[in-house]
Amino acid sequence: MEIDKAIRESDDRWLKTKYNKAIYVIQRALALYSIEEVAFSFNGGKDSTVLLHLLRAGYFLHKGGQNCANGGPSDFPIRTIYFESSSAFPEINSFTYDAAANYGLQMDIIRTDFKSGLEALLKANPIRAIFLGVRIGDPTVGQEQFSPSSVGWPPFMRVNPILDWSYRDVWAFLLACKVQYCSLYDQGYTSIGSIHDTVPNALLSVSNSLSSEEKFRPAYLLSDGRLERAGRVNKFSSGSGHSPSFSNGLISADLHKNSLLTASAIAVGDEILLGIVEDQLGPLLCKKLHSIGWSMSQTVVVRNDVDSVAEEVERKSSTNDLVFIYGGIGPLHSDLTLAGVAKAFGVRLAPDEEFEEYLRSVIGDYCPSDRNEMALLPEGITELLHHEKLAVPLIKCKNIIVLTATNFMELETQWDCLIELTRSSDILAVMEPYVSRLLKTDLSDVATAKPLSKLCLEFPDLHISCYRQTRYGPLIVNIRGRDEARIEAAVEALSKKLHPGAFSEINSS
Ligand SMILES: Cc1cc2nc3c(=O)[nH]c(=O)nc-3n(C[C@H](O)[C@H](O)[C@H](O)COP(=O)(O)O)c2cc1C
Ligand SMILES: Nc1ncnc2c1ncn2[C@@H]1O[C@H](COP(=O)(O)OP(=O)(O)OP(=O)(O)O)[C@@H](O)[C@H]1O
Ligand SMILES: [Mg+2]
Repeated sequence: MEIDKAIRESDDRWLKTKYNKAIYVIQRALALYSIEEVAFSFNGGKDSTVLLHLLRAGYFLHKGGQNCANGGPSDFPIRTIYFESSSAFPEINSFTYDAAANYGLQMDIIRTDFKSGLEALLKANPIRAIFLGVRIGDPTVGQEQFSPSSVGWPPFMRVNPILDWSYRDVWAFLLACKVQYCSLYDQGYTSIGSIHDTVPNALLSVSNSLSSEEKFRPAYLLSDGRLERAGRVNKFSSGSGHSPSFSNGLISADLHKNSLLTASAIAVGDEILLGIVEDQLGPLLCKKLHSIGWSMSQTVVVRNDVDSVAEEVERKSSTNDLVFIYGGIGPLHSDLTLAGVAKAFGVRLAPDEEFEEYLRSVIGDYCPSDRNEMALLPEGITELLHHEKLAVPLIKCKNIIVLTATNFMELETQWDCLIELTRSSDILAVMEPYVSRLLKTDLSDVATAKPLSKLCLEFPDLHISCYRQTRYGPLIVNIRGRDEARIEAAVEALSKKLHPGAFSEINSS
């Protein structure tokens, strides 16, 4: 069965765990209910597409791989219900019907609202359980893997096999299984409602000053899954009434200035992992990138080992706009960073005459072997970034910037040079900076948890994070975004959710 095989062959251990747990839930449901008593709620969205393939695999495994089920296109006897609406995207409709044809789904198309549709369906059929692609973080909070339907709804069990899946897990699964998904996800849509309330996620917008046409990166490149609903329009917005008002404030003309560029940093050094030295550059890079409107998605430390570096570079370069790497640069036995970068892109290290010239000006003609090991650079993908303040240029390989800095001061210099170089080329786009508001409260986490999670849903365009400096001290909430008016609105909304004065402002440095 191709889905089960793809996951078993994948080296993503995290995905395997999630898959096994979801298959367990499906198998328990299929053991509890007969096949006539279950149904699958399918709407062509990414979460329900994941569920479709999990159910195909789960049913196949439930049957123990018997002859009657070989996981092929005609082996899906679970009744499938689709609530079709005239306000659905045509792409969603056509994907749903294509999937139904490809996998032999027995579709019940319902054209009424959810509740009355389910009432009629349950009257006419022995259905007792319905599989849904609901995940934690969806607006329908408070569900478990097996949750009875709510009071006022017809009685059935809601079965949610992917409840604990993250946005990342969803995409890891769809990409690992190489299954088709609705084309809208390749056009920047990250969560799909109706044509009236969904636009591409502005955080995936690609700025292009030469063209007036807005372009978006695919949904799987959204690095912060918490922002998957940032393309949803606020149904309850009190706008003027004649133009759509977006819950996230990302109105089309403002999309460029809000586009999200992400970077990661890779520190290479056994001594950091041994606890002998601290990585100073990662935190400083976070500050620097934040100050020019970028988001830092991760900082990681890897060993001085070609495969460790190559693996991390490969992973980070495909999911970030830029990756900074430092440590492990030079002629020593442990200086393997450039070899790792070369391996990640499948090229060899080759002598670079221009770079060798620069090195000679710094270290003289002294070279113990017949070639200068330090002048070996990844072949065909390297660009040297010259600046008069730098004795040796910085190295850029595709979207990887290799920094030779080893401390604060050296990084300050290299950063300033990069920013200056950016004025003449587009190495590091300087974006509108983020604005942060810091609030503190003495209320307990229990008292603040629900209002804060509601606030996150209401302001998906803002980044709302919390931390404390001591376990029993005040809770600090950081509301970060580009639009000061939106941040102000969030601060006001938060104070309304709790009693006045519950939060006080602290000056951010
Ligand atoms: C098969 C199915 C079962 C549902 N069961 C419930 C339920 O038991 N209780 C409930 O409040 N909503 C239920 N819903 C509604 C959803 O939780 C949720 O309100 C809906 O997906 C949001 O859609 P909307 O954005 O169009 O309002 C169900 C929806 C479907 C498709
Ligand atoms: N119109 C519908 N018909 C049938 N099932 C639906 C419908 N709308 C929602 N559902 C069920 O509710 C689940 C959750 O919907 P939700 O919109 O959060 O996820 P999705 O549509 O699968 O993916 P996305 O978040 O990308 O829109 C779906 O996976 C599906 O099981
Ligand atoms: Mg949806």
